[in-house]
Amino acid sequence: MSALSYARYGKDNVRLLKVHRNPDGTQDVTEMTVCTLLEGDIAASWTHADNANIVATDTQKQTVYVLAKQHPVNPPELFASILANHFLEQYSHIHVAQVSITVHKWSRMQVDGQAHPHSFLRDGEEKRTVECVARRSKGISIASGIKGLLVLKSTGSQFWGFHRDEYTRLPEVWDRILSTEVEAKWHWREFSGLGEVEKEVAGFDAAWSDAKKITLETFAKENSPSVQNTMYLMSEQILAAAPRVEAVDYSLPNKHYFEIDLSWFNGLQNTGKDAEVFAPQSDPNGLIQCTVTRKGVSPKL
Ligand SMILES: O=c1[nH]c(=O)c2[nH]c(=O)[nH]c2[nH]1
Repeated sequence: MSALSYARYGKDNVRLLKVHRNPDGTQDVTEMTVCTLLEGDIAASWTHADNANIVATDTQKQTVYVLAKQHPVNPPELFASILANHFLEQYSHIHVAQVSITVHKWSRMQVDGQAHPHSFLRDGEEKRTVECVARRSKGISIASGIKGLLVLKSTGSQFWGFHRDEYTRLPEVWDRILSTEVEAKWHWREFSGLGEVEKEVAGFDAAWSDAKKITLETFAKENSPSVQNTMYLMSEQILAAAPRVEAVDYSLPNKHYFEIDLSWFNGLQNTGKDAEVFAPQSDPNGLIQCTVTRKGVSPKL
């Protein structure tokens, strides 16, 4: 005998752009990609071909558009919570609604030295992310994040003192290139409901800019002994800056740039302190991850 032990379904990659027209004639835009996933009394669709309780994924997509028209889409934590809460209020047989949002960057253009009222450019691939889960009679869990933030420093990074044995070839280095694509998430203490999320609106934006600033400044300023230590310092500072955040995750690939020995060419010096031309490596790459939690707290998501 078999049994359906877990099921959820929804619409992924729902893309939308919202234009906000300000009273002074300027406009703002927000572009996002949304994923909705529902759980609840839905098993019969899988087990008995009975779709009566299935809120079609197309309906979920239309709901995203309608609610984006009726409500603010910023901050994305609030819009995700509005959507997740809607699915629980509208459908009594849905018990868990998960909404994930990726916000794509559109920065206002500077034209003739002035902020243009309605033109924007993509000046970076980093994304603002939200994972929101609303559970009936329980509350709303939110994790905010940043991903796709590509950074590199040409010095101010070391890696030495690591374990050595017969498998080790890597030399110790006191000066190297360090590059990574930052993925970080910060988990908020659970919200009792939409009302409590609404009260945190300013906190979501503040945490986003603080987390980005902390990440960039720590990366640039620290003479890094390892990716491990650098990400820990970043996490500690985010916890200090955002009192409602309970845990911070980082996932950092170590995007290696290898020295190239050119001594075969008339003794040309290009290693150690003479290294100037490097070979960027696409793979394999290190992958360093951590979760740093406020003392006495275990993360929910
Ligand atoms: O910062 C680093 N951490 C490691 O664990 C590691 N391993 C490695 O080969 N290079 C590096 N760099």
